[in-house]
Amino acid sequence: MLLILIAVAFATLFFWLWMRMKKAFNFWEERGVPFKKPVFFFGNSWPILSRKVSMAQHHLNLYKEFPDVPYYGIYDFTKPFLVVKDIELVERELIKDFHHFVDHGFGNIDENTPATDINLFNMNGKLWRAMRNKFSPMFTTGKLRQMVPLMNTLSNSLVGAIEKSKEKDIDLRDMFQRFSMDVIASCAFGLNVNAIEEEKESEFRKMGKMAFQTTYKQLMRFFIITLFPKVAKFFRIPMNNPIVTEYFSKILKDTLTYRKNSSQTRNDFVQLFVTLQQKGSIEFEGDDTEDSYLKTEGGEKVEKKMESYALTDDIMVGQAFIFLVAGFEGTSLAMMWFCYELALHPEIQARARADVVRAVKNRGGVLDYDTLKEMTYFDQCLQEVNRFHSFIGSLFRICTKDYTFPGTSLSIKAGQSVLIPANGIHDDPAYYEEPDKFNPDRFAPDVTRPNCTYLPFGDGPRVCIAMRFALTEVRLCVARMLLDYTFALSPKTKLPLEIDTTSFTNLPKNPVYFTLTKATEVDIAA
Ligand code: HEM
Repeated sequence: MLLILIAVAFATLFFWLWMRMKKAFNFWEERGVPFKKPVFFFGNSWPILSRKVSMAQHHLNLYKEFPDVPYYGIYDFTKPFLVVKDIELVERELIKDFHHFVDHGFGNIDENTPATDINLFNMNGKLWRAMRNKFSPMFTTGKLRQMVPLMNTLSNSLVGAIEKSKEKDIDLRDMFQRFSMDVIASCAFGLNVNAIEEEKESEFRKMGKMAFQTTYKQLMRFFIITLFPKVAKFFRIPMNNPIVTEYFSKILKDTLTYRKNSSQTRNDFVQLFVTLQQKGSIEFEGDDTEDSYLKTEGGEKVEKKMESYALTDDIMVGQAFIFLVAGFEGTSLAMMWFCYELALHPEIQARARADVVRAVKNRGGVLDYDTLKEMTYFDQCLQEVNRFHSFIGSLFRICTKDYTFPGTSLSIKAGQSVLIPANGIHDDPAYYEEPDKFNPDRFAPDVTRPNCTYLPFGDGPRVCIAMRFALTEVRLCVARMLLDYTFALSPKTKLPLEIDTTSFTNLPKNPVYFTLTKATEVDIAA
């Protein structure tokens, strides 16, 4: 009898679950939105969960399945996501009607949130607006110029370490990770971690790498936070790996305290955090047009209204943490993909080198911020690298106020998750002829393209706050390498490259080995 009762209870539970899912999976059909047929429980997320494809590839495949529609619906488990692919609607969402789409949708910050999760990327609404305005002046051209000598010294150390290395086949991703770790540690923390020189991987670097690893545990955390925010809140599930966050929290808090109590000053973010805490704001000096992307949110007016938000140590730790994590992985990957494409295309490499050499000669042998600005073709190559190998495949937004997409019959309610398939747009022949071809000329100064078709750093008020910092770092490092070396892929590199399906980002699965040869007078004159 008991067995029968248990069986009936299970059958009832299963039936109830089935009906709930059936109802949930009717969401897009009821709204007349074309959608990808979901499978029971997993919705459309099985290819990611089963690690058949990376998250970026999964969204690219979906984009191609819906060639002629302005938007389509998908299900992440039972949660419906609207994918907006029409670029005029994307522009509405990211820029023109941004006030309907302010948040990324990665959880709510409250008193129980660990310090490292209280960062700009996770912040919502008014808190985000206030903090974005506070932190934006950290990334102006003026501040960047002060950090370039530090980056330059480290790029010299990188070349020194390559010179010393006895390896014939160089894993440039590893070298660039070391470089990026040193840059961000010095710029964000004022720390000299010396990753370039270390023989055995330090704890600092191990933890930095761990922050980006998508173990199953991390994947589950991410799914629970985005799909069941209330459950995540109840169980206090943190966004980031607690081992990593605890490690960096301690270092960051100690560094901040030390700097506050010492008379030492440096041109780094820690100093700017201290100034921010002591004075309440940092000056937005100068009027460089390149800084306009940092001023999109009403600037001082918004800041004055938001003075009530305290700039606590936790908020500082949270920002330093996101700067470290984002700074380390994104930039080193862009450097690696840059060298990879140059190695595959020797004629493009020769043109890029010629551009770097010409700019350095014009500036009397100096490689600094202004020299980088003179490298037009080299910069076109970097733009193409970021189109071709976007670090983040999709942008995420939450509809924060009910919205009707202009020119369509589609209305969505506040709370609706929306995804912008950046990779799909970058790979769409409607915007990029022969998208599978690496072609820096598509970014020549006289070529125009519609708004919101180039999104490696996002766009609108929520665009990557450190876009120019990251670009400067990548340019400086690769230009420095081009002055000394020609790159080729080593026979040890297995082609075609396999992409790591366990990562949120666009990573090669295996090391990519290069052979570097000293650039000769002929290479340099080419
Ligand atoms: C090549 C390197 C990088 C790439 C490709 C990249 C890309 C991105 C993208 C796509 C976003 C989301 C934008 C959106 O939702 O519209 C973002 C946000 C962000 N990035 Fe970056 N990033 C890079 C480097 C960095 C660095 C070096 C830092 C810090 C020093 C940084 C800090 C941030 C922060 C704090 C946000 C959140 C901004 C906000 O929500 O207001 N990123 N980044």
